[in-house]
Amino acid sequence: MIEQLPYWLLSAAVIIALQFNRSRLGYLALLMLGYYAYTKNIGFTAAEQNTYWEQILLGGSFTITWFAFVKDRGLLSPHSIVRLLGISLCFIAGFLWVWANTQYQQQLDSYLPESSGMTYRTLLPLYFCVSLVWILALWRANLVNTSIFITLCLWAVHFISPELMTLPLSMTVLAVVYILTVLTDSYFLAYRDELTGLASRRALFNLVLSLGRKYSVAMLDIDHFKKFNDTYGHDVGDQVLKLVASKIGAVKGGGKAFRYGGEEFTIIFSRKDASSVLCYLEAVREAVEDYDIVLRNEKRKSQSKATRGKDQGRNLHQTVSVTISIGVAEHENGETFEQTMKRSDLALYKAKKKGRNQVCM
Ligand SMILES: Nc1nc2c(ncn2[C@@H]2O[C@H](COP(=O)(O)OP(=O)(O)OP(=O)(O)O)[C@@H](O)[C@H]2O)c(=O)[nH]1
Repeated sequence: MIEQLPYWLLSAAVIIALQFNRSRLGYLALLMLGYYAYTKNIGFTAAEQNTYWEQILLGGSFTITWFAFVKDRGLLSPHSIVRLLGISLCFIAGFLWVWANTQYQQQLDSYLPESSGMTYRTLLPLYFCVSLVWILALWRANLVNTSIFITLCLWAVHFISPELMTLPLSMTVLAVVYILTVLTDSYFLAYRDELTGLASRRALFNLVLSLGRKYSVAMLDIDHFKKFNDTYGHDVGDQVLKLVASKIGAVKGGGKAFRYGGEEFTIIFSRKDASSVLCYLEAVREAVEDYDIVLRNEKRKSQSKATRGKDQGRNLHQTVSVTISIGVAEHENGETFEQTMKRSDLALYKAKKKGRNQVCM
């Protein structure tokens, strides 16, 4: 059964990746499926295996590394021609590398320790690829980059130490990794707010379905944010929104924070009445008020070294601060979630009216 599993799982991975527009994983699943089908059905003769394993290992490694750096495009789009061309070039590069090394074997051997001649010529570009993809996976940490790194590692292990993991097992693992990556990634895309990383409004209304009778809803809004945007610009506004969201997301007392929209946030306290959550909301308000936000100087990036020097000490670490107003209401019998929310919105309005930077019930 384990021999058949990769066919089903890798095909499923291709279809799911296609459905969710994750073309890089789709291509990798397709390549792995092709390699697996060829190895199992037609098979390499022992002579072929001995002759070409280095070329296939390197061609595959170059392809996987290249996929770590390109963008996701439609699997069936004009870009697929570039992708197919790229894959062919990667394999040609693998063949050329081994060919050139064979041609200059003698010269290379005089530079390299004797025992490492064959291994060295294959392992050098392989180590380079693994390091490159590893750095990328750390630098731009996301599920797709991690999956690509896992693919490269399993691909290398399959050729270098095949006894560590059988081919059907590594293909099954890869297919599961691809499917989980695409599904988890899409879940986050749908239920996480991209800018702040908080759960989105859609996630809020999902949670509402599982709320009992006793809960409190808090609405939070950044004060005078329009003026802030007008003074510092929308990009700085985004930075601030992100940092304020991190304080709101750290709410204690079992509160779950959501970005409701724009500069408005919601916190749900399940099984708690409004008076018992006031202290947690007050703590969030204080945390935002006391937060001296250091602005990244976007201009600095584009400045020359000379101009940067002149600007030293001036305007590089500009700090700003904002405040938030909070309204809270608890659920009452016979009320819908929307009605409770409406009352917490009225409490927020009250907090704004009373001079902002406070919590009202
Ligand atoms: N930078 C940035 N600004 C946003 C975002 N979403 C909403 N805003 C801005 O937030 C501001 C909200 O302004 P208003 O609703 O008038 O309220 P306010 O200026 O915060 O005033 P009060 O709420 O009365 O204290 C608008 O200028 C929106 O453009 C966002 O994602 N990024």
